[in-house]
Amino acid sequence: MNQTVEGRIPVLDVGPMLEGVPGAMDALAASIARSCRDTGFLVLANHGVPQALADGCFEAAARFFALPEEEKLALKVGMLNLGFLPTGAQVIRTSTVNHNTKPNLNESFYISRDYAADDPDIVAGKPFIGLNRWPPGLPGFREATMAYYTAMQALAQRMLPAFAVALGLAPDYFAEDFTDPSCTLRLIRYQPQPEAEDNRFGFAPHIDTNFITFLAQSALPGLEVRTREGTWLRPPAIPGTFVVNTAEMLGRYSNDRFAPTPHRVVNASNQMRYAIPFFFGPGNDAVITPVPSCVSETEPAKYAPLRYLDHRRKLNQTNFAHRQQAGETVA
Ligand SMILES: O=C(O)CCC(=O)C(=O)O
Ligand SMILES: [Fe+2]
Repeated sequence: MNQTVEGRIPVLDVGPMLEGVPGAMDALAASIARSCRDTGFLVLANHGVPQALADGCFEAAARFFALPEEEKLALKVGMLNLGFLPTGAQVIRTSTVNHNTKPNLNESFYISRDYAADDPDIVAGKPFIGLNRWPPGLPGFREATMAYYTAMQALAQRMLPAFAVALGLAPDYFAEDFTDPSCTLRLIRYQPQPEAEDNRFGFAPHIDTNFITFLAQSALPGLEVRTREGTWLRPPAIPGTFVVNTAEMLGRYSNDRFAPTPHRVVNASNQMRYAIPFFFGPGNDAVITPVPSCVSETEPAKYAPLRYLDHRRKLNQTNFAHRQQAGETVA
């Protein structure tokens, strides 16, 4: 693997943009545009999210996965991807870069916006929203994970104008589609995989299906990014930064100018590896349509308008083995 990522996955200081320094937005947007056209990965420094929040979330993840298996299985995901997804339940079947045949060597816990049971949208049974499934025996778990979730949603919203400007659009172009964004915090524990095995991954090559993803730096390496030439790079592992990657919906909005980049995880260490990706996506009712600045007579729209809710429904049916096993009861 090529370890020199010089320039391919740049470290961007977002402090000046967040502080509103004149010219900072345009400079940042230019850097974002460059790396989104290349690797689709970048690293954010000076983002303003206290490291204690990421640390608290990592610690919460470690405490959750250390619970006895039956306590975790009591929170197993149901029709919605909220709660515990055990090892072996996910084979990424939609990847275009690898024929994935073996389940990922990871277990996950999914958290979304923390609705109250009497929220009108919950009461009305609105599709694709649901109640988080909290472990009863873990004091502070909900607080730590939601504190991280809330801070990450705020950061993602503040980054949105930079991605719009990077596409040659007005800073508020995406605002309406993201007024009620679809956010997911996924806690992941990767078991050690000290000996390589053919086609076996902690997380098989895949693209993310949301808009952009934020990854707090894990304590252990393992994440690898596939360049357009087909080599695998490791993003700079600078403590306190976020690795950000573009995902499928940004690819669609940008008519493939910012195409999502396949990535994978192999935890070759002899310890558990933890990750806490935060997935930022448009609202369920948003209709994703290639933006005007990326469509022209010579570059016609490659995608028909797509409602995010329909995209999520389709994914749900494709990727998750637990839903394909006939007869299984879902919570
Ligand atoms: O564990 C990581 O570093 C990456 C996880 C990831 O790619 C994902 O959850 O989509
Ligand atoms: Fe991913």
